Amino acid sequence: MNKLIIEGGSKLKGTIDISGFKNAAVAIIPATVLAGDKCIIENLPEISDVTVLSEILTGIGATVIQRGPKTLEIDTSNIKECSYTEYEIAKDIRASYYLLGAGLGRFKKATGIYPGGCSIGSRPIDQHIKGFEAMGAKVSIEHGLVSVEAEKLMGAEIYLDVVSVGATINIMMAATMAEGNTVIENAAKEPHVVDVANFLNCMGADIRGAGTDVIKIKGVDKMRGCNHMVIPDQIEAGTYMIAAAATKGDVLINNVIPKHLEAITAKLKEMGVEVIENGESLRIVANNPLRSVSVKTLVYPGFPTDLQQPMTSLLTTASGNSMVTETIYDGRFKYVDELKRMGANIKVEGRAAVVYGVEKLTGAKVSASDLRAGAALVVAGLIADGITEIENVHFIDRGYDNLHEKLISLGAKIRRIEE
Ligand SMILES: CC(=O)N[C@H]1[C@@H](OP(=O)(O)OP(=O)(O)OC[C@H]2O[C@@H](n3ccc(=O)[nH]c3=O)[C@H](O)[C@@H]2O)O[C@H](CO)[C@@H](O)[C@@H]1O
Ligand SMILES: C=C(OP(=O)(O)O)C(=O)O
Repeated sequence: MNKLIIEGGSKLKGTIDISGFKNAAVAIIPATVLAGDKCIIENLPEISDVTVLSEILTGIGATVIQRGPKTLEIDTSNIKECSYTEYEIAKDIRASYYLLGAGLGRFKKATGIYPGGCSIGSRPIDQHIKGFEAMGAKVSIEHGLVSVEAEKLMGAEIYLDVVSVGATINIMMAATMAEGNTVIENAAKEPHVVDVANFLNCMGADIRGAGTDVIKIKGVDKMRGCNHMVIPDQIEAGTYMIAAAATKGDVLINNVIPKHLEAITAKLKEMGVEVIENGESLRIVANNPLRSVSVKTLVYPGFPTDLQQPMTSLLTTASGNSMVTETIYDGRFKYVDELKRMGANIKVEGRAAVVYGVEKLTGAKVSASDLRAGAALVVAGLIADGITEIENVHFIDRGYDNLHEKLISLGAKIRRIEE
């Protein structure tokens, strides 16, 4: 099992570049199936989710060639059917479900394993199914596989009962090549929904309204290959902003879209941290004592649930009591017990956690239960007295591009042990 060993106490200082957005990349790679042609995807993060999706695409007949550390050429012209049934390959990621929407769009059928992903509460796919069925598809779930098939895929008006990023993108993908018009109401507005829509449009789709809560898609007969550059990772950037603030550091974070980070910027400022915007960079300067704040996760443009866990680590040593409310997932506080091992004082009641600020955290052996839990433990380890040993680093590898190397470049004392 791989581990991260952190000796806490160093202030992060220096400059880092943010990688491409995991949650956009993991939708764009499956979306290439719709092209039936060659696509070049640039600025992909070097993370295991991207590797797994490349393997799945290769497994169904695509040619995937690494054209650089962050660039893939994906040719999907030879795929005959979109069917991936290897549990061991796909079980740990969530975004494999996008092959259902993409496969349905191009072949009018697809089969895949029931999606996995971070264990952060119940994660049904009923809204994806509702959308596919509204377009005329039959959906079945048997033996751990989800199958979708439509004799004729028709545009439809679909109102999402919950704002779901995955359902919005999946329906958008299927609808690109459905007959007629599709309208998704109460659609997710997250930045990666917009990036995926831009990519689909670049492949020949006709999508309007991405980034608002009503998305309109006119079905087209054919799509084609194109080049696309993935947008910067909002959550990776937010994690480094939090880590910089937690260590009382001074870090220039390059290659960000500041607009996507407004919720986190606002909270850090409320805590007494300086956030200086300059074009596509944010400088985080934390000289003042940190103040407690209330944080409530919400759909975009609210505070992202994927930063709730690292943010809670930051609050552990802020003065006073903070309240963290998780409105998106019903089980995203598992990591709190690990923070308690390090001396944090947190009380969880249902969907809310009260964080009573303590003077310091102390290093301990801890284990990541999911991707952002891992990030939370890294932030805690960076500020703790002594050594923190984090197990289950494979979760962190799902979504952070070379995390320990980026942190080392900022002066953190962190090493990775491969066992
Ligand atoms: C690969 C990817 O992009 N993952 C992100 C995506 O996950 P994902 O797309 O799975 O998350 P959703 O936006 O779909 O989920 C939001 C909420 O809707 C509920 N829901 C969702 C679908 C459905 O059919 N029925 C239903 O009830 C979920 O249980 C959850 O409570 O958005 C989440 C919310 O921003 C992020 O935490 C994940 O990092
Ligand atoms: C929950 C996350 O990812 P996934 O949906 O891929 O499990 C995440 O990125 O925080």
